[in-house]
Amino acid sequence: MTVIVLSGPIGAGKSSLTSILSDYLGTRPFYESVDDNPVLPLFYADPKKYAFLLQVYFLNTRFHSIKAALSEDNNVLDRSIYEDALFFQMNADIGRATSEEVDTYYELLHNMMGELSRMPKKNPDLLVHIDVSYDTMIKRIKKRGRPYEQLSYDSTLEDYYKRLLEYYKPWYEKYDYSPKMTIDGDELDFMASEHDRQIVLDQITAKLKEMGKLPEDWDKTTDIRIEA
Ligand SMILES: Nc1ncnc2c1ncn2[C@@H]1O[C@H](COP(=O)(O)OP(=O)(O)O)[C@@H](O)[C@H]1O
Ligand SMILES: Nc1nc2c(ncn2[C@H]2C[C@H](O)[C@@H](COP(=O)(O)O)O2)c(=O)[nH]1
Repeated sequence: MTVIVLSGPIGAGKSSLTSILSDYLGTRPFYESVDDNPVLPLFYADPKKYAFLLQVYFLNTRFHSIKAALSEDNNVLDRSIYEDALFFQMNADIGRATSEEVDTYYELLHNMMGELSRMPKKNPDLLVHIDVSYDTMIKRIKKRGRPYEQLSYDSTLEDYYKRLLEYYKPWYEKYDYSPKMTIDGDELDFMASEHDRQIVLDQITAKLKEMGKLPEDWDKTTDIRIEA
């Protein structure tokens, strides 16, 4: 039984890989609240006003998801609570949160992490990070087509996305809640290429086998077709 958390910048392919991986392993996926998130469009329209509210919204949903996932112990999560502070700190660093909001946020996060540390299963089994360049990130954001995420929507988004990417390297290096691995999201087109999809799945299953989370002879031969 495994809990796998995915991480990576906006448009890296987390939701897509969550779907592929949960199908492949026969586990339950948890997706981020995006299309049903009432605060997200408000945030993009007025980031300074809504950065704190959006973060509390995401933190709350991520807390619910990770608690359920750790209890069920058979899940894949498309971004998790472990990545939450990366976003908020980045927004706070560019002046989108007051010092009171920052203090309140970290106190809330600390309380939530404390609660997780008292659960029978405390941590995920594996973090799968999807690494992408700025160009790939923008290409995927365009392909997905959410209006408020497009560079044409707000001239400051280019800087916002570039800055966000810079926060990922130190975050990944510091992450120590579970074993971790990286997928090359620039090179491996796991949406359009079945060959690349199999490479990604092989890399993840090899890691799970190495960790003793899958039997050495585990082999899934199901044909997986995902709509891009
Ligand atoms: N490896 C990939 N190769 C090509 N297109 C991809 C890849 N991963 C995702 N996409 C496409 O990019 C867009 C964003 O993917 P998504 O899974 O929503 O990313 P995330 O959840 O990380 O924001 C979608 O249109 C998806 O079909
Ligand atoms: N300010 C924050 N924005 C966030 C956070 N998590 C996600 N998001 C935004 C980024 C995208 O516009 C959208 C969906 O993210 P994907 O990476 O799934 O495409 O939501 C956050 O914690 N803070």
